This record gives sequence, structure tokens and C-alpha cells, in this order.
Amino acid sequence: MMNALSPDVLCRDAALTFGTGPTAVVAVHGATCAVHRGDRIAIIGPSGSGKSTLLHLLAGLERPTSGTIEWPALTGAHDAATRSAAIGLVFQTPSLIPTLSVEENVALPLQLAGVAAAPTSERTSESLAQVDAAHLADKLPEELSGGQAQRVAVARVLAMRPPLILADEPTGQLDHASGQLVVNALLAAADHIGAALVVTTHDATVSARLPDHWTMHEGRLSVPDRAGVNR
Ligand SMILES: Nc1ncnc2c1ncn2[C@@H]1O[C@H](COP(=O)(O)OP(=O)(O)OP(=O)(O)O)[C@@H](O)[C@H]1O
Repeated sequence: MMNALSPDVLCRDAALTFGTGPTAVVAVHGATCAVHRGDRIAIIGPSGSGKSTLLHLLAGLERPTSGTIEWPALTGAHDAATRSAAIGLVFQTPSLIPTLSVEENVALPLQLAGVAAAPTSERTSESLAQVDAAHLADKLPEELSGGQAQRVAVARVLAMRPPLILADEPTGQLDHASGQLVVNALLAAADHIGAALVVTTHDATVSARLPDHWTMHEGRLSVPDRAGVNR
């Protein structure tokens, strides 16, 4: 039953194997972890260690081949159709719609969710301002730098006000300075809506900005505070 201490995500011994037989790859071995509202977590580890796969499990984009993943405190997260309101996703490439302006890109998920015009406009402006991108509102994606586009992708998530934000290598294609601005945007977004934030990263200067570190090594997750699962 949900209560104030229910985690947003709870993984119990969740594993994911890609393929079958001799070519099968165990990307994640039984991972047990929990994400609570307000958490700021970096998932770190070498290339191929399973960081993205774990994040996809937390996001419900992949189903575990064994073990369980639940979202006890996230209304709608169990249903793919309503999950985007509960879980905001940021990927390495921002995938903005090229024919829409920045403002229209940020407004689109709200419109699709049936939010009325006035609050859509207000939330769009507020979200762009929060990630320091208000001045970009009328631009097309092709006119943006990689870092600006990624900040707009953060604003698009922020406008939906999800209680959980998951970012998969969000600075992977950016130089250091642009990457730090994107991390600033993610932290500001999470603070603004009181969300939990989980970020996979190779970059020590990104993980240094987040207080909690989970480590992946050859598909095995180490969580410093496993007791967090039973908090
Ligand atoms: N769709 C897939 N099909 C088959 N194997 C996959 C698939 N996705 C990932 N893998 C394998 O699972 C393992 C973990 O991959 P994953 O992308 O999760 O690692 P990662 O730590 O995020 O790596 P990187 O930092 O390079 O993105 C790797 O061996 C990878 O080749």
C-alpha cells in the first residue's frame, strides 16, 4: 500500500538477459534497489556494464526476465499509455520534432495529455525559463546547439511535472561546459517539481553533482544503502 515512504521505483532481484542460448547476454544480474522522491542518484560504471539497461528497467521500457519492478508511489506508471506523465525521460539525443518551434515542442506533450491552452502556455514558459532557455522559444531545433537542444528536452519533461526523472547519458554528446548546463537544468527541474532524479553517466564531473552513486560492474549493481529498499 502506498504511504509517504513508498518508493517511486522498487526493484527486487530484477534481471534482464538479451537473447537466448550461447549468444545470450545478461545485461543486468538481479538488481535490488529503490528510488524515493527527492533522491538524486548517479548510476556510474564502465561502458557495457548495464547502466542504460538498468535505467530502461526503472523506466518500464524493458521488462525484467526475472525479478520484479514496481512503482508503488507513481500513479499511472504501470500502464504504458499513462507512464509519460509519471516518468520523465531524457536520452543522449534530445529528439525534438524538427518542424516545431522550441515552444511548440515543449507544449506538445501537455496538449497530447489534454491540458488546456492557458495552463499549457504557462507551464511551457515556466519550464523554458527554469532551464534557462526562455530566449530560445521561437527557434527551430536545427537552430540550437546540442546543449541548448538537450535543455529544451529537459524543459519538455519538466512541463509534464513527473515525480520521477530518468536521464540516460544526457551529457554524452556534449562538451564539458554544455554538459554542466544540462546537469544544472536537470537539477533545477527536479528541485522545482520535487521529483526524484536518476542519471546514468560515464562522466565523473556529472556524477560529482549528484549526492548518491550506484555502481554497475559487468551487469551487477552495487547500491551503497541497500537498506533503502526497506526504508
Ligand atoms: N537490445 C540489446 N540486445 C542485445 N544486447 C544488448 C542490448 N542492449 C544492451 N545489450 C548488451 O547489454 C550489455 C549492457 O549494455 P548497456 O547499454 O546497458 O551498458 P552501458 O553501461 O549503458 O553502456 P554504455 O555506457 O556504453 O552506454 C552490453 O553487453 C550490451 O551489448
